[in-house]
Amino acid sequence: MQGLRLGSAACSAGIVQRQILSNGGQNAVRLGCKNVVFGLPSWDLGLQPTRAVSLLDGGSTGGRVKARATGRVAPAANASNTMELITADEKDELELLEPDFYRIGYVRHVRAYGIEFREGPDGIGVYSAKDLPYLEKPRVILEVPMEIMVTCRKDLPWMFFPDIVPMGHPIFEIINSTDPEKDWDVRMACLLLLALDTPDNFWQLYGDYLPSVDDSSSLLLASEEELLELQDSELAQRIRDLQQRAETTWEKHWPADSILKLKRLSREPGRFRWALATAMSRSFTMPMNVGTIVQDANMLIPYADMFNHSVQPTCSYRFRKKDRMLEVIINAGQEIKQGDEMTFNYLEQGTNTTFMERYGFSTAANPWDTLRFSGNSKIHLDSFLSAFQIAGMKDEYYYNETASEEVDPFIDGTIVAAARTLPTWEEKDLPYIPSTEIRSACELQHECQQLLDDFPTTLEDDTRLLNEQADVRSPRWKAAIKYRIDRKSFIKKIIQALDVYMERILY
Ligand SMILES: C[S@@+](CC[C@H](N)C(=O)[O-])C[C@H]1O[C@@H](n2cnc3c(N)ncnc32)[C@H](O)[C@@H]1O
Repeated sequence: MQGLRLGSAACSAGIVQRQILSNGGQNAVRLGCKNVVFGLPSWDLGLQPTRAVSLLDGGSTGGRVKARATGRVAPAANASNTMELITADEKDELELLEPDFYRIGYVRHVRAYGIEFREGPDGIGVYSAKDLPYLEKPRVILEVPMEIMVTCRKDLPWMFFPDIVPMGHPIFEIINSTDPEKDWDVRMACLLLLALDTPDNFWQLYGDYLPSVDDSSSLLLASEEELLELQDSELAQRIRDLQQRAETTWEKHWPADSILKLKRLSREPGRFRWALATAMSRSFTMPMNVGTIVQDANMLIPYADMFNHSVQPTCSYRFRKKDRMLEVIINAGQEIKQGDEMTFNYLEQGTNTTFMERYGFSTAANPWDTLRFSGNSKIHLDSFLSAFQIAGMKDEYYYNETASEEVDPFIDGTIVAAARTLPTWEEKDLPYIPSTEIRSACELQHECQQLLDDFPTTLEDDTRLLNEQADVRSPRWKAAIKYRIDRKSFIKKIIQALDVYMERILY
């Protein structure tokens, strides 16, 4: 079978392109299904930026250190086999980060091969510095030593690697009071604040490259006005609850009479909220080996936290036991072009609502998006799938290209999402009746139209608004408008898909 992967055609940066995936002799257009991960542990990543203007106290209102167009990045001496040096291509539009960004990592044994960090449409991202021919094997592109991470064991007893918590420091009391099940982000926020405050800690330097409150898309930092722009009352309420939790946590643990070494970590609630937003959107969760012990840990990992998300990621990561390194690899089975964005899949099967809640972004044509239908209408699953030549199991749908002459451009992640989310029925012994199918499809279309009509603005209004105001609005506002655009586009495409289904239905 021949085919290609689909699903991220509408990836936010528009940089990840369709790529031919060789799949054990079988090729197929894969539609936002699980990645080929080569037996690596799957991880969920939380990464989100905000630069602390003053790393020593509460203020963090300024912008993060801006990228500067540079020539060759000059790391420390004898650079053989080290951070790959990158030439800024004059044709490149995205600005390279300044040399210090590389230098501070290089001296701490961070090694990057053939990649560069640039300011792109989704903040800083990681891009290939060169063409790579079709990869038969995964290829290491980044190594980050554990010594510069901030990690916390996921379960009791709390353990930190490296252990940056001094004996008797009051931050330990806060960490110790957290719920092991629910509060991993509070623990990571506390450790981040401590790392930013600890002399000689790497994060005192790296903190300059985290997004500030002004640069962050995290909805934890959103105003009420920005939350209303979501046009999703449930999501807005969940964010309000998270904001309230941040406020309550700060009030409880940072009383007015708290001692200076605690007080200066977060002089005002906004600082804690920022740390929480940063922890939520930049943390990794994965098994980590320390000595003979394997344990799940939450981790903040500099440099690796600069990879943006794609549902069709180019890269994966794992913790390398022998030298305690985070290793990022380009997945095999791809051809990489210079300038291609290197991405992770932050959350397998994440809906746009989930991404918004944790990271503050949504993606168009997300194959895992869902719609809630309330009527009784259902269409026949196999019939719908065959109309679009989709094969495989629900979690692994792929577009079966061989069934047609060429790739159907209409088929993207939304169609797969539609196949997963539309109410369907299947009974092996019961054939569908085309006229019943058509009636059900029309009813489902009607329900979709009602959902669209319930929004206070149209897709066209939103697109115009975003185009007109993007330059003067906050990242949260833009993310909120983009979210409702993605939502409405999804619903519209389902209506179209049902039209196509009715046209293609077999009599
Ligand atoms: C782990 S950070 C990645 C690095 C980040 N771009 C930066 O500038 O620091 C995650 C944040 O990057 C942005 N991001 C990542 N993937 C994205 C995507 N596919 N679309 C839009 N924004 C994305 C969001 O702001 C998210 O909270």
